[in-house]
Amino acid sequence: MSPRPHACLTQHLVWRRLQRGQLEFLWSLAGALGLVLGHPFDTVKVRLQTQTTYRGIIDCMVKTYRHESLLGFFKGMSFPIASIAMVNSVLFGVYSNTLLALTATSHRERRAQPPSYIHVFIAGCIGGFVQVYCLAPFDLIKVRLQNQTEPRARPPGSPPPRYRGPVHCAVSIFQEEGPRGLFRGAWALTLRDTPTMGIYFVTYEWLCRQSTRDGQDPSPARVLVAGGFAGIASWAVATPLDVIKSRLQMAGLKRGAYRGVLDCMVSSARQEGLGVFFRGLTINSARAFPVNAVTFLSYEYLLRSWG
Ligand SMILES: CN(C)C(=N)NCCC[C@H](N)C(=O)O
Repeated sequence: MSPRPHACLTQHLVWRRLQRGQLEFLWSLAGALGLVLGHPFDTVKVRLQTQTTYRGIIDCMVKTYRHESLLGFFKGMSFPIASIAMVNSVLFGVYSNTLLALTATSHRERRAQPPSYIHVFIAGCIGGFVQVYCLAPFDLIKVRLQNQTEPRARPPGSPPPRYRGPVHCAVSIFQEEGPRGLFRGAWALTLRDTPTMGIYFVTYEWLCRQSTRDGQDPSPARVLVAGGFAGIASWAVATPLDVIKSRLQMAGLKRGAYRGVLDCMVSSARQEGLGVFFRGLTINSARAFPVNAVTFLSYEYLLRSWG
């Protein structure tokens, strides 16, 4: 006897739901994996931007490895891993919904009726602006932990690191610097991410459209390349404010180090020259390609699987 039609439909829906669940899980895993692989580069970048003891990328890598072993490169990684899904859902969700409000087209319809670049830019800027307030505390904790250069196995008698882990770091900042302390550097982060997320999405859209016939979805290889270059282009523009943001986040430890974004820019440039604004650019670009290639692949395939 053939199964009843509604039973078939239910089975089909359950099966689709399971497939989607698997897909979502796989892509979150891919995003987290991208972040894990990119984290050592991020640690070197943050240290180059905030500490003056390193002569360059290689010097920083060698010193970190000798003093802290491979584990030193992975300091501060747990909160970014735990928060990446939330931060990306806010960024891509606000971006996609703003585009929907501006163009009245869904993701699927957008291939046939591509939105204008100005709409993509505005939606990207709004997405970037909103995600800052989810990202700021996690980013602050990451930067503080990445800058702790004490080795895990400390010689007896040497002082312990200031923070014992991410939760201890969050609690200490809250107690010592107040609730607003958790948002230290958020203004620089807003200035960094609002325009650069516009650039991020415009670069991605432009590269996809250059390499795909009108009305067609870009192939996975094209999504990876466009996502990777969107990451590099946006980080190239974001680097000067990224340096300032990281320095302001660390400045909470030495009270009164800077009076604000402008003061940090002026005193950094006076003491270290204009090159200071490009610290970490090379290593960050190497990191940005794989991380953002995977991010856009997840975004495209999740949206397509949701139909
Ligand atoms: C220039 N900026 C700030 C960005 N393009 N941000 C979006 C990419 C974020 C990604 N998790 C990454 O860490 O590269």
